[in-house]
Amino acid sequence: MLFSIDDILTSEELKFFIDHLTQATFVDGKTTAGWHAKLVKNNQQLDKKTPEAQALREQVQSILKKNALFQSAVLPKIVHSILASRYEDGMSYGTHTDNALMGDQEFWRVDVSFTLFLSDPETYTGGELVIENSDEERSYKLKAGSMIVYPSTTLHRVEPVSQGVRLAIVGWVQSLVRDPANREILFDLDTTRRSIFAKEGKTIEFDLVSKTYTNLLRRWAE
Ligand SMILES: O=C(O)CCC(=O)C(=O)O
Ligand SMILES: [Fe+2]
Repeated sequence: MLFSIDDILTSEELKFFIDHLTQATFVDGKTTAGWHAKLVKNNQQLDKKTPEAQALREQVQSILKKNALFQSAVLPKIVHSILASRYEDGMSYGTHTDNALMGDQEFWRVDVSFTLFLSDPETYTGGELVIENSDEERSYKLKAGSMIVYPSTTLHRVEPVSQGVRLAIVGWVQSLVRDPANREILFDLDTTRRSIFAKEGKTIEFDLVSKTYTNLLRRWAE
């Protein structure tokens, strides 16, 4: 499932990230790419070993934990490998697929990818995230503070930035439910039971949908 979350950051959080990253030291992005993605990755990243990068990872994790849509649709087991990235004039990330597993000591499966756009889209040219499907490709350039969440199974790229700076935070998720089709069934059931609850309270219909949701999650969670 591909979806966006508008304004996942408050304006204070957005300002904090931008202020923080404007002063930070970035390194060559190739250091965290797989052997084939390295060939097409031309960007910069916050050095992931610094205390600033650790603080940023924790902050993003806590923002995602509080977001009901993200929790319901992605069912995260762990949000991992969070990185801040920077593209200046001429930088891009060519077509690639994200690694299936990521991590340094421990490996996490890569089911879902996300980009949290930090720069105002009016301030840079290019820099669209383009996601390919079998019959079409779609391009995304969201407003600052909004996030796109997409399956890690796709081929995708970041178009060259030709003016200005594109700051973003990217990350990956190992979901409790590996199969995207099962995840979508759970998301629909969760949405349905919440809607019943909002309209009618804890009715028998709510209880039955909840029972099915819970039993399927029990069956599929790993
Ligand atoms: O910056 C983005 O929108 C996506 C970057 C990306 O594809 C990656 O880091 O693997
Ligand atoms: Fe990617």
